[in-house]
Formats: sequence, structure tokens, C-alpha cells
Amino acid sequence: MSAIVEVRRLNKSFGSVAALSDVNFRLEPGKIYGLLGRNGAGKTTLMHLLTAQNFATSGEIRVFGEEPYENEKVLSRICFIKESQKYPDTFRVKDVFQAASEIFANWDWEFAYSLAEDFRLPLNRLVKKLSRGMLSSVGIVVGLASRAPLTIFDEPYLGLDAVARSLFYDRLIEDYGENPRTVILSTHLIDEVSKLLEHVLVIDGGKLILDEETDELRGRAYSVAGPADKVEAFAKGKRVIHREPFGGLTSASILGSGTGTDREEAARSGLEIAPVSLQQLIVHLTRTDRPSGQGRE
Ligand SMILES: Nc1ncnc2c1ncn2[C@@H]1O[C@H](COP(=O)(O)OP(=O)(O)OP(=O)(O)O)[C@@H](O)[C@H]1O
Repeated sequence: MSAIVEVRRLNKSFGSVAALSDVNFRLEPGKIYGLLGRNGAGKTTLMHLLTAQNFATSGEIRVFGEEPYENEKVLSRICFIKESQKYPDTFRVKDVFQAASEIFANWDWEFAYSLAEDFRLPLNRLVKKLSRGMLSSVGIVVGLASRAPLTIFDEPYLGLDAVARSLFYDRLIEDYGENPRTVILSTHLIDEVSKLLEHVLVIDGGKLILDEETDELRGRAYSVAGPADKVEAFAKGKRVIHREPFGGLTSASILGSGTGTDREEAARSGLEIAPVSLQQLIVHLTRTDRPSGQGRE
């Protein structure tokens, strides 16, 4: 299958700061990717390179099989929604939609209007007079209604309340079902989006430390919950990556797939075994107190 994005030996430095170091990956068509990592990891830098908003120091980038730089054919098929998007002062919400409709071949006005209603966006209001959350909603509507073959959301929901965020996830998943495309979602709200993500890329200190299907990743750890003393007895000798006490109970996240013997032991102790949260796994993989080079376990 031909890749939507192919990145080889990609490096980007800003002076002495190596924002990206030897990054290699491919993105397949029709998948939702999570691009995750801590502050300053290199996510925005990578998205800027993919969308030709900056030049790589070295390495290769192919988007739809071609170099993206000054390549209208490629760039017209990418919709990049970023937190800090600026609009002309005179633009009303409907002007943003009009401009987007002229850029993106698959733009769907009906969908845009229905999303604007869902997000309670006043079409005639000047964009500069919108609240922070409403401004984020404008970006989300553009990102969804453009139906660009490669849609990239970089922390798209600054100021958005939980209801609006959940609306975004619902509309994205519904529309993606009917109109498959490749989506990259970069966010710190990992648990919120974990159900959407089919594949996860994690960057840490400019290096790609994880490139894995979400389901496989979830199989790398499990959580066990019950009375604190029983959980501790079960966890003894195992690699605990997170502990969360609640009342007299504890939940511990443990590395490993949880063998049949583990499960029998947990059942005998009356402990509940469940899949681990994606967020806990990623936090574990990107913690600074881990010895270096342990990203790929
Ligand atoms: N224009 C620039 N000039 C100098 N350094 C930069 C520039 N842009 C990014 N950097 C540095 O590159 C590194 C990666 O930054 P980047 O913005 O890509 O991180 P990020 O993963 O998007 O972070 P966040 O989650 O906080 O948005 C950081 O150390 C940052 O300070």
C-alpha cells in the first residue's frame, strides 16, 4: 500500500537545539494517528515540516509520494489546524468557511453548517470577537468539513469545554467512518482521544520512541485493582509503572501482557484485571527519571 506520508532520517535543528533527530516513519491511508509527546518533544516541528512550513535540516519527507515544498498538488490535499491560527481582522466566521471552501476540493457546506450549529458558532460574528473556545471550534469545523485526505490537528481545542471536545470526537469518528482519510491528532489529552486512535507515534526529546498500533500498545501492560495489600502482594516482583490509591483500594498498572498464571493469581486474590490506560503507558515511556534508551520496551 502506498504511504500517505513517508519520512526518512529526518533531522531538524534550531541552532544547537535538535528538535528532531533521525525520525523515520510511514503513515498509511485511512487511519487516525495520535502524535503524542511531552512539551517541547518536537511534535509541532514535525507537523510544520510535513506541511512545508519549515525546512528540514536533513532527511527526506514525501507526502502523497512527493516533496511537499511549494507543491500545490500536495498542499491542497492537506488541512492543518493549529492552535495559533491567525485570520484577517475583517473575517467573519462565514468568511473563514468561504476561504476554506475555495481551498479544499472536498469541502462540504452542509456538514460545515451542521457543525457550526453543533458548536453554536455565530456565522456572522467577526472572528476576532470570538471567545477562545469558539475560535478553536472554527478550526475544528474547518478541519472536519474540509475532508482533506490528510488532516492534521495540532492541539485543536484550547479553551474548548468538555462537551465541545466530546462533540469533536463524536463528529470526527462518525464522519471518518463515512469518509475515510488520514488524520493526525496531536494532543496532551491522551485518555480522551485514546478510543479514536488506531496508531500512536510518540516523540520524546526529538526522537521517535514509539510507532505502534494502539491495540498492540495496550497489550503491553495491564492494571490490577482491589484491596491495597492484595494488590501489593500480586505486584511484588513485577514492573509497576503506576499506582493509584482510592480509599482502601489500589489500582496498579503493570508492564507485561498478564499471563494466564497472572490472571489466575489475580482471580484467586479477588483482584480485577483491566486494560491499562494509554496515558499511563505513554507517561511511563516518556518519564525523565527513566534510564535513557528504555523507550522501546
Ligand atoms: N523556531 C524555533 N527556534 C528555536 N527553537 C525552536 C523553534 N521551534 C521549536 N524550537 C525548539 O524545538 C523543540 C521542539 O519544539 P516543538 O514546538 O516542536 O515541541 P512540541 O512537541 O510541539 O511541544 P508542545 O507540546 O509544548 O507544543 C523545543 O526545544 C523548542 O524550544
